[in-house]
Amino acid sequence: MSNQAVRQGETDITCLEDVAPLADYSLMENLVRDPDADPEGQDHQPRQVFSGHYVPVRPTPIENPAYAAHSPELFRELGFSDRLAQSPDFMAMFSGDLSVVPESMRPVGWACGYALSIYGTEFTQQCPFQTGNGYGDGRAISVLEMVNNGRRWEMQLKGGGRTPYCRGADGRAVLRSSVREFLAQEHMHALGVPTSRSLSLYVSKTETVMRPWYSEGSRSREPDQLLEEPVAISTRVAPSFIRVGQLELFARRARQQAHPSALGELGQLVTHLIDREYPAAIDQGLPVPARVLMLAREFRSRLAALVANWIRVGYCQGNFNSDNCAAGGYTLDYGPFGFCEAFDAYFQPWTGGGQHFSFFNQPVAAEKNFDSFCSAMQPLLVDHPDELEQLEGIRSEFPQVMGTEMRTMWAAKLGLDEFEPELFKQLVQLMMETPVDYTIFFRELSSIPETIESLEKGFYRSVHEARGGNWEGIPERWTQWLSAWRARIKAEESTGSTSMEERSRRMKAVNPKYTMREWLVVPTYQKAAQGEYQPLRDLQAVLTQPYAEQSSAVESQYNQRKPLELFNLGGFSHYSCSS
Ligand SMILES: Nc1ncnc2c1ncn2[C@@H]1O[C@H](COP(=O)(O)OP(=O)(O)OP(=O)(O)O)[C@@H](O)[C@H]1O
Ligand SMILES: [Mg+2]
Repeated sequence: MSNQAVRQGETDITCLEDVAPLADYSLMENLVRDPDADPEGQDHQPRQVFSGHYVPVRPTPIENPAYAAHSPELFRELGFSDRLAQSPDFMAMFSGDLSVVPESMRPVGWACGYALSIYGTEFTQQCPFQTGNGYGDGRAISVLEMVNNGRRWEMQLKGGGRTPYCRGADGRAVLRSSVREFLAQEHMHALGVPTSRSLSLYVSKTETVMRPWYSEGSRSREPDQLLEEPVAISTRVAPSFIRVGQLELFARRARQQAHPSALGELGQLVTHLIDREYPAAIDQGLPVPARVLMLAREFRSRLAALVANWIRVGYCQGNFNSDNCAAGGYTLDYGPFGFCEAFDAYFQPWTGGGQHFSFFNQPVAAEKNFDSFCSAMQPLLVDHPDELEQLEGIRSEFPQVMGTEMRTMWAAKLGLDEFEPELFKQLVQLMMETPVDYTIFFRELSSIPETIESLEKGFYRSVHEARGGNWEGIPERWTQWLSAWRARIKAEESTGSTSMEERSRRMKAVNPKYTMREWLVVPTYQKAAQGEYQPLRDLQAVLTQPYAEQSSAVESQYNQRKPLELFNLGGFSHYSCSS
């Protein structure tokens, strides 16, 4: 089937035989296989991997898979027919059974090692061998790279079974966490935030695992029971899954001269990263030092823009370690995340993450990851003092680049041409004190109201009062703030040409109406565990058009403040990462 035909939508890809011609295995040629690995991929015991970029691993299929959901949007982009999601061979492959693939495709996937830095500090303790050689994709297994319409995609099963990096764990993901990741990726994409994407979600009808989780109504911080949950495999898709932590692993080995090819392997990985994530921006023909500097600049721009986008849409990556920071500058690892509802600058839904990974501190966490990235580039520049100095300059300017992104983002969110620090400061204080529903507030503000009446839809007065606050004076302060904001808009209007309608339209394009509220997600995975997938698909449909007004039925069900009784509830307001 020609790519031309796919592009024009004349033909559909309806079975794996149609996918097979698009498969591309050049990764295997560009990168180095772990020389100790079993080429057949029967490599499921925790062990140290000393060198090479990837380990061939055969996924472990989940038992009796059932189709739960797929992403129609991504399927369309790939030229896949919706029917493919439920075709037996596709379903088998993406629930972990590679024995079904056509002959031209490889029945073995691959897993990669990576290192970890937390907030810029290098760690090896999380590795069972305390060396860092046993840490990496413990349950994520890539199964395919394909090129379609000139775009390249890597497909990775999450929960596909044990790999050498599994650290003794089961290599599985439960339905609950798979549903969350599945929904979040497509929601973020629809919000216009760079992200890994969701291809498909299959759940086992019979296989379960035990995970710590919250009992009904529990307000305890950590899970208070062991829950038996169905296992699932969601497949995520991105140009590559290279993380800052992965570059670090190879840089640490190069620094320590762990083996003779260590520096060479770092260079190969960087070349591969540029090829997969930055082909248009960086000419591979340039000498290594020039490429490294361009990469650092490009990644800096992407990372800063990404984090500004996160804050724009209320997203908090509660565990923004270097191993959860994609070197392509997109969002990765939807486990310890959440979307801010009642505004809190220190919002952090993951109980294992500290304030350093809280909502408004994400720009600083990004800076720490960027530092780790730059350290990982240094071994490639040891013989180039000028370039090393330039790299240091690129590194040290991260806060300025980030600051510019943030000011631009806040100005856009507030419908202003220019960022206004004083107005912003007052706003954050008021949003925090009230508190406001982050999404409802900015969406209502986007209609540029004359009074605060419509904004009140987003006020959590009962939360304010439950915290012992006095409501008196709050509405008046909002009225004052609103008039100061409107005055600013009027002032800009008098000098520019943007009409109120145009300004409102622009604001609605950056301030979504619908957000992924955890209390709306919980019932969807609970129902899915009983074999009822429609609520999940309904929520998916809503979250993949977050800027659209949608119907009044959708509005009354999904555009609501979080109910008071769900505050501080385990699994709703906070969660451990037991995924
Ligand atoms: N059930 C599991 N079996 C094996 N390894 C696991 C399991 N759960 C987590 N891990 C591994 O633990 C490490 C840290 O956990 P984290 O929650 O970041 O992983 P994850 O959600 O699997 O990751 P990601 O989305 O980043 O691939 C990862 O290297 C991951 O592969
Ligand atoms: Mg992770």
